[in-house]
Amino acid sequence: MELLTTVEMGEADRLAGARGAAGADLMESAGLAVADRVVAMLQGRPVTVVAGTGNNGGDGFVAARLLQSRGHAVRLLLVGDRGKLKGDAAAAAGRWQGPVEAATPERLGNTPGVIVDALFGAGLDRPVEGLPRAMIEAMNASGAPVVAVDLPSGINGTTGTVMGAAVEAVHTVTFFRLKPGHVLLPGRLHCGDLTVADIGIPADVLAEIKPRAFLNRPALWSGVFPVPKPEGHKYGRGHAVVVSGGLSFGGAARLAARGALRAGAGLATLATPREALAVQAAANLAIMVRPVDGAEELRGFLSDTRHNAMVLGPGGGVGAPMRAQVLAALASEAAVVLDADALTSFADSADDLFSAIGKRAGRAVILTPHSGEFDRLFKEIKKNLKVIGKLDQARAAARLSGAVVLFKGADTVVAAPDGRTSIADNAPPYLATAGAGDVLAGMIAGLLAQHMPAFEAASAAVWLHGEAAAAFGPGLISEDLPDALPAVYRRLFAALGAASPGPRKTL
Ligand SMILES: NC(=O)C1=CN([C@@H]2O[C@H](COP(=O)(O)OP(=O)(O)OC[C@H]3O[C@@H](n4cnc5c(N)ncnc54)[C@H](OP(=O)(O)O)[C@@H]3O)[C@@H](O)[C@H]2O)[C@@H](O)CC1
Ligand SMILES: [K+]
Repeated sequence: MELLTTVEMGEADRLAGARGAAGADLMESAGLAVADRVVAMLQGRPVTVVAGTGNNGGDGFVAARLLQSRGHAVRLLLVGDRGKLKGDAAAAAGRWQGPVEAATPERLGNTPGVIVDALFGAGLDRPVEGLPRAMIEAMNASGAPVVAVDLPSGINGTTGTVMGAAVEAVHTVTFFRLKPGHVLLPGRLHCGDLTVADIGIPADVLAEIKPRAFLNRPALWSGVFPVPKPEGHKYGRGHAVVVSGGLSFGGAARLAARGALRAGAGLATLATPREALAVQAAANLAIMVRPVDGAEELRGFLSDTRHNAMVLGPGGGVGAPMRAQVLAALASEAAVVLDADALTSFADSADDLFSAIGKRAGRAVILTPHSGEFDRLFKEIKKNLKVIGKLDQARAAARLSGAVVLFKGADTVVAAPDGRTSIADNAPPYLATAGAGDVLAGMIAGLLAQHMPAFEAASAAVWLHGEAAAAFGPGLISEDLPDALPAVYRRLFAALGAASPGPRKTL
């Protein structure tokens, strides 16, 4: 599903107008969707609408009128001067029959019933202060359930950031499509449940807008997902290589290799320093183990182009030897996933990494930083205050590095250098556990080994990782993730209409 920035949503509005949809009708539909949602939770309670002077407030006036016309008790508190209302919002206010009270925290009171937050939506463009901020805080302090119109007021629809203070809604009704701010943190946490209402904007406006951000769902990448074929064989499913750390650092690589194999790579090999060879050989069954010490041996190992995807970084150590291994990997034909220490090793020489990536001409590279690693590797982006929010940061990082950047978190963003981005919202909290990132890196390599394109492979792995964690449930440790994957695959393949090709039943 496309995610529209507030600018793109404005464009959708304009294009809908050009196709004959009147702004007043869109506002009426928006207010109706809000009223319907509020009615479903009223249980005889009154409604207090807190409206601003923009079109978000206009939606609030429509909802107030429709709720009153259905016999519910409705108060309307306006934040700002009524004379500031214009256009469709002024017309909507004109059709509201009840009194318009000047909003104060005291007037909101302690028993406002259900609150409709129609203060700010897509037009919020600066931090809230003064009366609007006091009203946001009063709504939150009231203890009443809040239904937010379009966005919880104070949340930036494009970045998901809190601009000073923000409403904590139990439900948010948005229009046409979700916005990134509904999915990114902390915005998502302020939204409560989400309804996306059809208000009459024709879907074909999207062909002109060409959105670049998407909710990370199978529809985004299922068209290129490697569903195993009955006639396939393990060599056709690729060979993932994970470079192991030394004797007491090999666990991370084992997790990654198991992730690669469970994700569907035909073969997985741990390229391990000799000092850890015996340990790794003893600790693995399906995963092969080969001795590889240092950058030169890695270069030689990867000259066998059947080794077509690899992971470097987990447990690998920070410093010059790791940098040399990364450069050897990037000089190979294999698709490369750089994680953890492979990223931190370039904290002071990021340009060397980016120029090596630039020389790969079309061969996949995926960088998988968490926020600390991101800050170390992309210092320039963090310093540039114009780049606000995780979505734009990931995009800028992808453009700068030439790699697909997977910026981890509970709202993992995957960005391609061409600007496409996915945002995930399916990671359960217990996924924050040691080694989970190693498994993810391996899963990406497992999909790359099966020739999935980089942006889609990274996005798919993030979604699968979240689903596997959710399927396992509380108490999850990273070892559980690869083994929770088959159940997720069964569901995914069934949904894709590619039921697992088991033996044919003959009666
Ligand atoms: N697009 C569509 O298709 C449809 C859109 N619809 C609805 O329109 C909404 C967008 O409406 P919008 O553009 O009028 O902006 P909105 O969010 O009401 O706020 C802007 C007002 O707030 C002010 N202001 C801003 N920041 C401030 C601050 N920090 N502190 C104080 N004031 C601040 C700013 O005034 P300023 O002071 O800058 O003059 C301006 O007056 C959208 O969210 C949806 O609900 C629907 O009707 C259906 C169709
Ligand atoms: K709002």
